[in-house]
Amino acid sequence: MPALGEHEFTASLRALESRYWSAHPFHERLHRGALSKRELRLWAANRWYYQRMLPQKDAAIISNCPVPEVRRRWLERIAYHDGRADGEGGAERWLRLCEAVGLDRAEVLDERHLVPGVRFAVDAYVTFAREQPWALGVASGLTEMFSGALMRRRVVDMLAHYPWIDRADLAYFTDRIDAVRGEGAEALEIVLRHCTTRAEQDAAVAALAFKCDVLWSVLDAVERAAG
Ligand SMILES: O=C(O)c1cc(C(=O)O)c2c(n1)C(=O)C(=O)c1cc(C(=O)O)[nH]c1-2
Repeated sequence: MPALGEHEFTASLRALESRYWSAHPFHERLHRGALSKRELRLWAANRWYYQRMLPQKDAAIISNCPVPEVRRRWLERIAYHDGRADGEGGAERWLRLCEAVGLDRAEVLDERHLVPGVRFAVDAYVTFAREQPWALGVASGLTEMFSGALMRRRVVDMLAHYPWIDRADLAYFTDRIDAVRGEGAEALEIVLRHCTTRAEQDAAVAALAFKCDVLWSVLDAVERAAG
């Protein structure tokens, strides 16, 4: 099979947006203001596990990658989530959101609310990054191409529907919206440059489909625990 042109390859990646978790019924309820406080707490506490594993996922990609330029760029992601010091960074901003929905830090950090399906799905994502070629690890993160619009909508909808949450509590999302715009484009550029044969391109599309399934499964598990 001949390799796809850049335009076609990008279109096959973007076509996976239909499988993105923006359409999941639990997210639809979150955005409609239909979640109870208990459900919001369950969502925030479980998503914590995703947030806290992202740096390990990114470190796995770096450890598999022989290209200095890619490693240098990818390192920024770890620093973004971990921050430069205690009390800073994306993980910290997620904890702030957890507190705003009524969780205390201890119960988030000890993961007592974490449900097995979320752990399985997130661990599968990290394992994928550890075991697959590094460029496929990068491709699996391309859900970020779809997340900017969703996060913008999330800020508006959460402020409208959950009056006890204020804008500062949503710093995780407001800060992330700008970062994701840059990172989504950067990751796409890396994938286009390094997945050049048809087999590599097909594997990249499959990696992104896998990631959509990871995220979907996370919300399935949260929804089931909430129900
Ligand atoms: O709020 C969201 O809907 C959403 C989605 C995603 C995503 O699509 O994976 C990420 C994020 N947020 C996010 O904040 C984030 O840092 C992030 C990193 C990654 C990744 O796979 O490396 N995805 C996402």
